[in-house]
Amino acid sequence: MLPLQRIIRFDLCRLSTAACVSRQIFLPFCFMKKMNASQKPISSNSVLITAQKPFGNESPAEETRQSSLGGKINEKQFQSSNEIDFPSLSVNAGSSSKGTNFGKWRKRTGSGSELRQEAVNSSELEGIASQQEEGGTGIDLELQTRPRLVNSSYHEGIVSMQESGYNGVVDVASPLVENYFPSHFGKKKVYRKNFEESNNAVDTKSSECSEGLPKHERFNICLPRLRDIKTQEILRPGMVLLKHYISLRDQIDIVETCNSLGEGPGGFYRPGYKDGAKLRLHMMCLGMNWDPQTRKYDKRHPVDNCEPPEIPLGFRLLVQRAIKDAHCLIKKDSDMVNPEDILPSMSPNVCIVNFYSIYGRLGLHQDRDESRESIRRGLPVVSLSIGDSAEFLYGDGREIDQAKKVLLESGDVLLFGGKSRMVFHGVPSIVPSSAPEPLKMKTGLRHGRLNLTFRQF
Ligand SMILES: O=C(O)CCC(=O)C(=O)O
Ligand SMILES: [Fe+2]
Repeated sequence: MLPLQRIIRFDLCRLSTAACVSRQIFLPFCFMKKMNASQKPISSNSVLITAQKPFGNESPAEETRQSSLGGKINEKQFQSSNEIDFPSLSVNAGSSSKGTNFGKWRKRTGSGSELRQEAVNSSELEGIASQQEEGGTGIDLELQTRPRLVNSSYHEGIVSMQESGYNGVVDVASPLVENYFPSHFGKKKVYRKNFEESNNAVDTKSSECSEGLPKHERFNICLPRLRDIKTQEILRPGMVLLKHYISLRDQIDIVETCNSLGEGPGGFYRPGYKDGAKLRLHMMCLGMNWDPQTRKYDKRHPVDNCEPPEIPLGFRLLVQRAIKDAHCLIKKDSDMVNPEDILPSMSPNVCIVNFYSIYGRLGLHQDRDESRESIRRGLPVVSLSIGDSAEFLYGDGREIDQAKKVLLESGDVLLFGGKSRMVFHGVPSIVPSSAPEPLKMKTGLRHGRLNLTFRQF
């Protein structure tokens, strides 16, 4: 048994308390017909909605909702069609209603030429929801409200809504909100399509009335954002980069999960090499422990002698989804090949979590301490990047000037297996202040980069 040593625990996140406080999204209140006197709201006009959303699972069917007040919200109120992610709700951020129409919803019903809009009371929501259940896809509930929020965040599917007027009011136009909604309402894209179709139907009608007039092009007031453009690239045989692959919500979950595991037994520490030099990063292992000094995998943490935490199920599911998507890309690239031959599947039982400060780096190396069988089969290393971006070098040898460089940004997934399993790789630098603002605000993640590499030993 190794003697237990005192270690200084490393917190990934700087502002744990602040992060806890900001875990709830405060949106202006506008509905909740179920509220009654015994259900004490956060404020007179506020309510907390929670949506238990299993990490990595996008299925709206698996969500349950309840109010902060303890009472269950009628599931039907929020259950939208399968194509619409929870909840079918959007903040009207463009104009201020000056608070006079709190509690009003605009209902858009029907599709095609039947499209109409009308204001409805929150008490009519149930009726609307049942229309949705009957299969209508052209229904939108749009929250009419002042464009001000108190705070906003999303944690494990928990969303709370609260009227503005509290300390620290921010505008909905803040990046926090801009970034929040599109990410968490991802499936709304499908919904939007439906609504656009409805709009187009109206347009067709109006163009009947204005025959001969030039058709105008649609104009988006929002520019497409880089992180919404999910590009995928085969860097070399067996090496695939999935850009902007991990949603903001999942990035937040990963940071928070790593932070809480990292504080516990087998958590983050600053490892050293045989010669006594310290690595320029903090490290924690999940599943099995890897010791950079011995270059061996072991059951126990070299510092506190504890067993490493298990790899969370959500992490493993994300890795498996990424492998599948890499396979689709390989198949698209060449129909003739079996993607398994290029990038074999694997089921991770080891995850090395590195946290690089902005001065962190990792020299060119090969990952070759996994079992002989794993390496022989070319089982891939799957690497997730979160936080500040990193320059990532890869090549066939140790010569830095011959290595290729790629930028790994927050949310990117890199896979290298098959013929690229033994590729030399390293991180020469971290790009300061490049992490997404909402990620930092919601988690308090330190400046720097979190990297998780999954392997099957
Ligand atoms: O941080 C990275 O992107 C690479 C990490 C790595 O190569 C390793 O942990 O073996
Ligand atoms: Fe590595």
